[in-house]
Amino acid sequence: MLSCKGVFYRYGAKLDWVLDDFSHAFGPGVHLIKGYSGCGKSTLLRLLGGYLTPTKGMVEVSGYRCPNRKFQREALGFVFQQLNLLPLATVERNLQLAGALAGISKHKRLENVDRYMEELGLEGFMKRLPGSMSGGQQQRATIARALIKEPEVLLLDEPTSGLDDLNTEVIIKVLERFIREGERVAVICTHDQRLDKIADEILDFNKFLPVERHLEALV
Ligand SMILES: Nc1ncnc2c1ncn2[C@@H]1O[C@H](COP(=O)(O)OP(=O)(O)OP(=O)(O)O)[C@@H](O)[C@H]1O
Repeated sequence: MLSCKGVFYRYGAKLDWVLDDFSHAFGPGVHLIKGYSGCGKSTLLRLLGGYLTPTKGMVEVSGYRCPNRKFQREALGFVFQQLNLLPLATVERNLQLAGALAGISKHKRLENVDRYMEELGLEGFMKRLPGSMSGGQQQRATIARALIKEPEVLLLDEPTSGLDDLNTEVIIKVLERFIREGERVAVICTHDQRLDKIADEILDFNKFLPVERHLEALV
């Protein structure tokens, strides 16, 4: 459904390759990307989401070459490490806007806001501004926002880092149900072993690194 074909990526012509001829197919299910800090996990996620364009090679989603704006708008949910909730909008408004941008009908938006706020244990937080919520609550709200459009592909960057077991368990349950109910794809960059139990695949990203970057990682 989502695949990388011979992808090379570097951030500048004089910089080292972050990805060097990376090929992989991500089918329905949960894929965890693991590897040392700086090995390129977030870069891979941005390439999969079409927020970066491969220097060489290509990323495809359901047969379409990325980046593809329609796919990003309608079928992609992305949770960045920096949560990026709009600070001056209530949580409910943040979710509504995400649904409206994806072209979801008003009726479905209302239904989904209720559903995902409840699933993530945030029923009482609809009218709150993100800044008035704890880190764990904001993290759950960001995931609710990504789910509102019920995307085919969900990309999450460290969705549970720094969270206690209770917050993490809520997120794991919701993600697992969401992915399994619709033959969807989730690619999750994480160091968190608590997510291993819902993984269909754990990809050790270190092994795809160019040799010189392996050496860099050791020093
Ligand atoms: N905007 C950028 N410009 C130049 N280099 C960058 C940029 N973003 C990342 N890099 C470099 O690319 C490499 C991969 O970074 P990336 O953020 O993908 O790693 P990561 O595995 O996600 O790390 P972490 O686990 O710490 O989040 C690193 O060497 C990083 O310094």
